[in-house]
Amino acid sequence: MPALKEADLIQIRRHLHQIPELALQETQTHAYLKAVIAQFDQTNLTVRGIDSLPTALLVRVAGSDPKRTIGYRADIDALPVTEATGLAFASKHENVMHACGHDIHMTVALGVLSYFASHQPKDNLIFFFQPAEESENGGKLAYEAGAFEGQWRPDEFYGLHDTPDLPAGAIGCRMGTLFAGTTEVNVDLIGKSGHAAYPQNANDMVVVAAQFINQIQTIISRSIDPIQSGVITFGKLDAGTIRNVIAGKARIEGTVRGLTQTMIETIDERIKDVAAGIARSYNCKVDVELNQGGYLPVENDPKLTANLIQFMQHADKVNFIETEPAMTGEDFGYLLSKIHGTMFWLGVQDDSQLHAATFTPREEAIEPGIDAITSFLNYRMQQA
Ligand SMILES: CC(=O)N[C@@H](CCC[C@H](N)C(=O)O)C(=O)O
Repeated sequence: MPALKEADLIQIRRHLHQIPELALQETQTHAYLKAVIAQFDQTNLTVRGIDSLPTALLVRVAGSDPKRTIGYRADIDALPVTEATGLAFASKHENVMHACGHDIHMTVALGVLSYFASHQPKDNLIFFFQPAEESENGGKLAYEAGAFEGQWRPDEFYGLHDTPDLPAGAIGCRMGTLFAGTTEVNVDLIGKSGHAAYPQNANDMVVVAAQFINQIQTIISRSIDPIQSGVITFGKLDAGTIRNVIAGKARIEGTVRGLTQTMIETIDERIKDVAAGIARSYNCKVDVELNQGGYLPVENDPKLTANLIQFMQHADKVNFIETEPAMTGEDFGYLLSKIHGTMFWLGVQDDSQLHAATFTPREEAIEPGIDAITSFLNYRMQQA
């Protein structure tokens, strides 16, 4: 089969958009990716999975005269968001949505792979369709499972993330840190339930949760250098059962962001301090679980990134935009801590933000994205 055409790519993207799956549950997505790849010319392809990570997919394209092995990663999981785009091809999976554009990431990767399946590359290529980017550290799990050993080890690794903040098809990148590192935070507050009319006999965890959340926000404003900055967001709060029963338990789930590992560790330590203070002040139990997993800051390799930027800036058809660091996280940060490489943005221009129920990336971004990456890889393979 020749390289995928625009109509095929749109159809693929729309199909993927309809079958979003949460981290480590991407079975339909995995089967569909495999089926699409099975239609490509198989002459130089080897396809394999990872036993301990069954929804992962790796494809190796053997080069004609390899000097190196180049990795390209696309993440495949979705988010627990109820889609509100009104699209004809909206998610068919209740309360799950490709609200971070991983359907676009997969489609772009398939486009690049289909090109190299029918135009043998000079260097070897490894395509990694990675489960569990949004949570559960799929990149780290794959690395620790030995996915990148022997002939499957890239010498350098590339990956993109889409962004609604850049024009459709534009490539954005920067030297140094592209994305923040993150820590997932779970807090269990344990007090005593009781009748709404008798607070003196209970220990109300709704009130304590409110105090905890407000005090935590002073960490960013009072404990860290404002020039460096960080973010703490609590996206989930569960407490209570009915209006007239005092809640004896509350659970808060959130995420910490910082552009350096030191910043993340500083914020994490302060969260523990505030939790200890809250426990003492309100005579309750506060259990804090902090888990960074694989969400290290995304540090772009100086040489490889300068090379990519230089190419993108001068390539005829690429609209390149130099970007600022972002507080989004990515477990590609973990892979880049093991294998040098570069992460960059693909603009998909939309008024809605990543993770919004109305996020509608522009499909016009797909073809320029594939062209930019394919041309860059061809250029890279000509270099010594
Ligand atoms: C690009 C993007 O949106 N990535 C996610 C990564 C989540 C990391 C981790 N599970 C956390 O919540 O801290 C993001 O939310 O930035």
